Amino acid sequence: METAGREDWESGQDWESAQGRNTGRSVNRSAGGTPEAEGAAGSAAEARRPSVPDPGWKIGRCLGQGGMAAVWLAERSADGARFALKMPYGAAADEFELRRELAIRSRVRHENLLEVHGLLATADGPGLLLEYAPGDSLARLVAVRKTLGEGETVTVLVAVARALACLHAEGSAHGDVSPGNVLFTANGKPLLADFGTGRMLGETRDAGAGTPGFEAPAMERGGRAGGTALESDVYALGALGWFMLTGRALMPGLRPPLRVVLPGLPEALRRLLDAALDEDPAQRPSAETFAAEVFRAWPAEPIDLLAAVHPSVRPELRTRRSVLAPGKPSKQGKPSKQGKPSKQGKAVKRHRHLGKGRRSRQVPWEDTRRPRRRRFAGPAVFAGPGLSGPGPGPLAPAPAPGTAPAERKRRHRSIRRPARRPARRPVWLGAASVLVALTVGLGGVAVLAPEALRTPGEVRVPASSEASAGESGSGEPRTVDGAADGNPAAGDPAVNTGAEAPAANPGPAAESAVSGPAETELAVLTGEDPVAAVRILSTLRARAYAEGNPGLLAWVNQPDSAAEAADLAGVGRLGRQGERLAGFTVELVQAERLGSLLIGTDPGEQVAVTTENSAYEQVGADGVPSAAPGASARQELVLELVRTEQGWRIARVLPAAAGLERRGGAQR
Ligand SMILES: Nc1ncnc2c1ncn2[C@@H]1O[C@H](COP(=O)(O)OP(=O)(O)OP(=O)(O)O)[C@@H](O)[C@H]1O
Repeated sequence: METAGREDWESGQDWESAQGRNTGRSVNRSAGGTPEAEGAAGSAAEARRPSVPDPGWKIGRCLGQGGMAAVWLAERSADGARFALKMPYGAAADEFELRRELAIRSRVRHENLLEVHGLLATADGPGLLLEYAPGDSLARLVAVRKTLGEGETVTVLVAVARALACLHAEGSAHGDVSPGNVLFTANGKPLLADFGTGRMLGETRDAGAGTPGFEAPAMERGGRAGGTALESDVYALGALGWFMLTGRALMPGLRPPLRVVLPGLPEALRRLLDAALDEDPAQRPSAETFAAEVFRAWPAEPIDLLAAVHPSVRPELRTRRSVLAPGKPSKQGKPSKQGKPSKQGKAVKRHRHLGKGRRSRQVPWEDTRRPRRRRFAGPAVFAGPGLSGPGPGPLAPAPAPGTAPAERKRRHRSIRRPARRPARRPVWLGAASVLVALTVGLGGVAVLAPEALRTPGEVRVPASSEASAGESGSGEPRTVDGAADGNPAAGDPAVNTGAEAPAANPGPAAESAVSGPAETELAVLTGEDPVAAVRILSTLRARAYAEGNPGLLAWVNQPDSAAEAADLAGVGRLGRQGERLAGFTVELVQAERLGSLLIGTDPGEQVAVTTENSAYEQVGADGVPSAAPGASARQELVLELVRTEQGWRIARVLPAAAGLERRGGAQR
């Protein structure tokens, strides 16, 4: 198999070209990229961002392109829920296909079948609204990782076989079980997708509707030859196993013995794959039997998706291990450690060690343990909506976009590790610890400036200009002089430049007493470097809290963003109460650019940060403390920045998993 090169995430160059080669069908590229897979060249070129007349929807990046359709990220503005919007290349001609896919899928539900939500009207005809699978496809994963280990292979095979068993029980076959059609959730749960080639039993099945290398021989010869569509699906399962373990799709008519190709493969797994790939369809097990036997044959392990997903997805992953540091390409031509086929002897030894009946009863994507939480006493100055928080109430951050209630619940649980794991793989532990770390991160950032925000009641979230005017015009006491809190910048004429605040979000320019960014700070904000900008944004934000001054936020947050809403709620309340967080500063301990992404339709950057906020006192205008003092705290977050005409601004704040993962990885 050819090696996938370093992806250029922005242009999509080389993005999933290897997927096309692997599967013979799918292409996957970012919006604006160049289609590279031969099979889809003509159709892929037609893909363009769909225009949705309903203003309640936003279309984001291109998630991938197949032979028939391009798939786009779609966000429902009302609740931030994310979906995948599948747009066939010839929309009108394929509407029938979409409706059929919808009809088939609405009959069957299974945790390992990708949800189909309905149709969405676009200017180019209807698109199919699908469950969004942030973990991308198995084709992509193998293209990057080269091969998967036995435990991960088992995870995928069990999931796909269970999904097929469910479909088969309902009288449907899939018809195109292939790596491009196996997608992953953020916690590594495999989802069988793409029912475009599925057929109700009894319908005539097109020969060649599947993917080369995954079609049963009978289908490749263009006839049924005694094999049913269900048996062909089972053959594809075997081919999928072969593909994951060897990194290559089967060549039609050429299947060297697995014993020779993978001498170290556990015997039980080898027998099962051979059975599924049997030339005689009658000898193949049912999908249900296959799932049960594979599950018994070898312990399932969580899928390590880190190296294969889009950078914007990395912070969401919950089964990440240090296969690669974020942002690093895979070493070309070098199989990853996890992906290495086990050596003969070692595998046998491990197998014996596991013993009968000592295997996991849990699939790795199931989270069953309660979370460990860490309390952050101080104001989480970067926290904001976009994070799932534990507590209800007006000040709890909004749920993460795109997370259904069940999904949100799972964020606060850990995944159970298998009862036994192969001794040579400490990765499962790694995955579990990352998960705990992420849970901690979520718990931490969920607490938004608790001291400042303790007053109950409805919080109105004004635009920042409105906030400034409103506060000053209200006659309520308001602190604008930051000198008392030890912040040298606040109230200092040297930094009170009177700089023009952004026109779109005017901020405090009209109020001469309110300190804005210094000229040097403005230069950084309007410069090229998002990491340098984060330092300034962090300082300005801390000053907004320290001064109880919402006007300062005009330089910090993207107008109308989730980040702005959260800050205005916090700082706005302080301002209304005539209070501030005296002595509150934020030190940026570390900042690292993760990569580019589209935020809505605007280009943006992700930056992982570690911040340390100081201890502080919540005080009124008279300087008298109005609440218990806040303690210092450290946070690890990922900031999404957009580059507006006025400079870099924060659009969204995400949990800090990326930073935690890197730290953990360095220790391993
Ligand atoms: N629900 C989804 N969430 C995230 N990415 C997706 C989703 N559906 C599809 N994709 C991405 O888009 C690619 C193409 O999608 P899909 O395979 O459905 O298109 P297709 O044209 O029907 O494919 P095929 O060539 O198999 O007929 C996938 O390989 C995957 O990378």
